[in-house]
Amino acid sequence: PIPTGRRSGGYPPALWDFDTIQSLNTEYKGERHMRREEDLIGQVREMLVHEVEDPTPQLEFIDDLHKLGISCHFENEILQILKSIYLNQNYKRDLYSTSLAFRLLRQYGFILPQEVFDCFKNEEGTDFKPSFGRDIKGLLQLYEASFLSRKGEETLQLAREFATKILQKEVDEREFATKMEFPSHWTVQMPNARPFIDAYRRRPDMNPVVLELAILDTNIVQAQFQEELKETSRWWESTGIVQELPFVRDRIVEGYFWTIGVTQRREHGYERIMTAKVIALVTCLDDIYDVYGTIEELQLFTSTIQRWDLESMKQLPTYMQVSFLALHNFVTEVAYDTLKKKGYNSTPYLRKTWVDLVESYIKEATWYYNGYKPSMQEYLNNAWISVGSMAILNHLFFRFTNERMHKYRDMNRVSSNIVRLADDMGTSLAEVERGDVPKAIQCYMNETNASEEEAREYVRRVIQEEWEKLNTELMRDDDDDDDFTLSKYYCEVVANLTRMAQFIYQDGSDGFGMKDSKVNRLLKETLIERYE
Ligand SMILES: CC1(C)[C@@H]2CC[C@@]1(C)NC2
Ligand SMILES: [Mg+2]
Ligand SMILES: [Mg+2]
Ligand SMILES: [Mg+2]
Repeated sequence: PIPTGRRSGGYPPALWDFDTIQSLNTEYKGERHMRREEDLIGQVREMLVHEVEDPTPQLEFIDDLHKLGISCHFENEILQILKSIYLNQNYKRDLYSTSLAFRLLRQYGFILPQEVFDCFKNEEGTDFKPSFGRDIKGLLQLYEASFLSRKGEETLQLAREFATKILQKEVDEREFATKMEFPSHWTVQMPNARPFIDAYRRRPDMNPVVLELAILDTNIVQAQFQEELKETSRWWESTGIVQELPFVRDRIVEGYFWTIGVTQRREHGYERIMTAKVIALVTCLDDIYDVYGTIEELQLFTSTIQRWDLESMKQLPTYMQVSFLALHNFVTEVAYDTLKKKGYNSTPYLRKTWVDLVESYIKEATWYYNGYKPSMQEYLNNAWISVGSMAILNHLFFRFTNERMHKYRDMNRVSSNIVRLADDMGTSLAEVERGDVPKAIQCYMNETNASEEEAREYVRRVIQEEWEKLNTELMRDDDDDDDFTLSKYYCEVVANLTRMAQFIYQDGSDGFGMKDSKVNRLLKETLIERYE
């Protein structure tokens, strides 16, 4: 189908206009709140480090602090506790405690071997003993622990199958809970904190000091996020993109929301604002290539960006001049800040990131223009770039590490595969309906004659396999390569970007779409509304 004339993405206007964003306010900036928070942190720290012979309650406490969104205040204490459990191997040997210890230790970088589960298997080692099928509490933790598997860890594969089979039967028979819980290893921390606080406050074992700290902290951190969102919104307004390119998605709040899951450490405000700008520019370019540009204009635009020179701009229509100049200014600004902070010039790498992105866009636009239907693999070989996650990761890379980039090549690609697949699971029906290159689900259906549900099932399986590759990369520690160190902050960001994509596109919601989805409700709770 050759697009004739201009199309529009049919995107609804922004939910929050500039003045609404700038008027956001909260009382939680006051000094007295900070003092109260420090006092509560001190009390909770006492509880946490209190020596106990059985570490299981400590592990459960650490898990709660993480899900409440306040573990960042106790990072050193948590690492000390987990290190001591790792060295002393003094966790209890029941299925529940072993699974809980296994998951938390691996999540914090203490790689417990999968053999710790051998004592729960039958003599031949071919499966878990059926008797453990009655220990639902232990099975739930075993299910969670199985998502920390690396490539080739068969026992963990067995654990996932064993636990899933029995738990699924429980769900079907007893109709309790909804579908299988989303594994906590795939769950992003910050955007999920408030729902967890809601659940925690109703628990019989709820600790009132911990609850007060969690509520105060979520309100205090919201005040910080609001200031960062206002700065991002002033930048977005100053680019004039919304005026000059009315067909582009005006979603600066949603774009900023992504960043509180990706770069969640309180001190990384600059990185959140920078990432929100990357997301806004990626989305703007995506709409130019997907919706508005004619193929001739897109070819001109692509070559201007490849040359990255302001001279060749005059050949472009105005809307493309505006977006190129906004992009050029942004890259210059970030490169300048990084030069000042880290002492080296990242410009060539950042430029290449944007060139790679638009080259992946022009490829999709050409496929669409020619009505070409790529195979799943051919599509994905291009679409891990066109989803835009590499634009985010490459800008953050220079903020968090001095390492050589090639060490992260594999984890970057695996993370981007998952971001792309999650994005397509959420948005491709609307995109294909509006007119766009066939996405992962459609490619698989074209290639195999599968139904849409079978294609979705296949994509879910690929995401699971990709996570195993991601775990393998994140837990790598090449002993023979002495200068092999991975940047902890950068690895966190790669894992959290992956989790945030699965969060935004969960239940097939279309992320940026303005449906009153669970995601938009959580966005309002986390960024806009005070927590009572
Ligand atoms: C990279 C992004 C976060 C940006 C918004 C959604 C996403 C996945 N595609 C563009
Ligand atoms: Mg698009
Ligand atoms: Mg696109
Ligand atoms: Mg999409």
